[in-house]
Amino acid sequence: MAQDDHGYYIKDSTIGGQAAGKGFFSSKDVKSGESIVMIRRPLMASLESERLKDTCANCYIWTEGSSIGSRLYVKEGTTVSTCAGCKRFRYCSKACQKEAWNRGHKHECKNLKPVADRELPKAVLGCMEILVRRKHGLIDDQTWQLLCHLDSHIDDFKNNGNYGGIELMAMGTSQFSATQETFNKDFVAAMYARLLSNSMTLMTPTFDPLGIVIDALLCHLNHSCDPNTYIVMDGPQMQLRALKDIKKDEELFISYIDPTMPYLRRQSKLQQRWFFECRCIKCRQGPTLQEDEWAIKPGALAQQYQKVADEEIQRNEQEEDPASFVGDSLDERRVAALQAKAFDMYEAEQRQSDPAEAIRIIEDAIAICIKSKLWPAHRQPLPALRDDLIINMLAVGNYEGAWFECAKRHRHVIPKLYPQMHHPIRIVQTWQMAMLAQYLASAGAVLAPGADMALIAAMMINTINVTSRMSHGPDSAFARSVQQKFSEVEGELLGKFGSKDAMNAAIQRQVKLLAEMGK
Ligand SMILES: C[S@@+](CC[C@H](N)C(=O)[O-])C[C@H]1O[C@@H](n2cnc3c(N)ncnc32)[C@H](O)[C@@H]1O
Repeated sequence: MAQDDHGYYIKDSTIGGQAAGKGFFSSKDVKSGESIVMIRRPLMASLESERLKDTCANCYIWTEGSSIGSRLYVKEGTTVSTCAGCKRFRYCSKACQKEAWNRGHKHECKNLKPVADRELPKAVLGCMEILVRRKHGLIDDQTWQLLCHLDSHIDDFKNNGNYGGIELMAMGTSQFSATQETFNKDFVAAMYARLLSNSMTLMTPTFDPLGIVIDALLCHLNHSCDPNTYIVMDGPQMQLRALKDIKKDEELFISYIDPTMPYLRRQSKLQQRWFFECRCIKCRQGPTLQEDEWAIKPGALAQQYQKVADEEIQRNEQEEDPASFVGDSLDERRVAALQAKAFDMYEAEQRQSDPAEAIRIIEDAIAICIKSKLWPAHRQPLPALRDDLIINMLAVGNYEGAWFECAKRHRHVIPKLYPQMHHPIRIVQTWQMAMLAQYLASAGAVLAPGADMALIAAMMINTINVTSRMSHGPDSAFARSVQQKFSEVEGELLGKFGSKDAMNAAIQRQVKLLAEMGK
């Protein structure tokens, strides 16, 4: 595609000296925190089965999120009602229902009616939507060509044994969408496979996963484990924003995965889901960076943990996890075994629907990381386990416990993993912490001598009041919520302290206390 005036252009990309298909390039210098591309609505987004029950299928407003106050950007009292025809999709307003109807639902609603009781995977529903809309002339030729240019990875799926499942799903997709006469079965299987290997996660502005999304343009962004951009969503709107300063003609990269994971784990995930060996600037340096640091040398592992590791090695005698490989010596194999165990437990707690049970597994996994003394606070899966511990503690109402974990994360993890002040994850985690502090203040909780939770909340909201405009965009629902909260909190504190100087001095006195709480 030729250079255009949109701030980006698409052309052939070379990563680590080798061709990587097409990529996205910046057509001008961009400052960190600026918006590069804004898409009002992606080509297709499809909600998880669980989220179909509580999320608008047009504007993706999630009405039931769990974390305290983190969804203030959703208007109070928002609910969703079911489509009377298909009884599957729900909408938050007549306007949303009408928009979805005209976008294509009118061509699939009656076909979905007979299978109203059947759970259909999000990729099947998404693929149906694409086929139905194309059949009825609701996807233009240029978008269709861009979409069809994306690799379907059919041969990779044949090699990994998953093609049979894809054919089966594609059969259902054809049948339920009544498009058999327009698209043959191989085409539908390829389209289904294309969705599996190119879709991104549909998310709330605070990065709660809702489903999958595919946009013919944004799906041409290549991956880097050290990305210079990220995508932030605001309902159906997707924005590509700069994480770093970018020079004209530089390639734009997002991260398809969590880039804070160790090298081999990143490689394994990218290989499994996207079928490529990552040659990004970080991966070209192998396991030598912060993500692969241990707090002690493998040989310094305490005897008690050598024993735990040896039991693990014996248990998995035939199949040591290649994504956890550290080295061939016995000391390194022990460390690798503990790492594999910690990741297995992380995956197990993520599958848990009971928060109390999830907390039990997480605490055991964190104990391995901390008591073995191997893990620095920023090495995965320790930060990911802590994130989940916070969510689950909030779910069972252990707000004080959640607070202390947030304080540790704030002190030891966020500055290391998300160094940019406007890093969207840093902003969202700070916002969640501020909302928790506000809640604890309203409950009169005393968490440390001299600690004033209302002032701590104010400090955090103040910090992100400017940076959230960079992370999410000044007009985003999220930045507007932060701004509104900031005005409320500032108004209250000014009333209490009489002047801005007195208020700021009081807030400053809390900084040290907050750091102490996160020790
Ligand atoms: C979603 S597509 C991105 C667009 C793709 N370049 C194209 O032209 O269709 C993902 C594919 O791009 C290539 N790719 C993306 N990031 C890469 C990276 N860091 N290293 C090597 N190949 C990469 C791989 O072939 C991968 O399967």
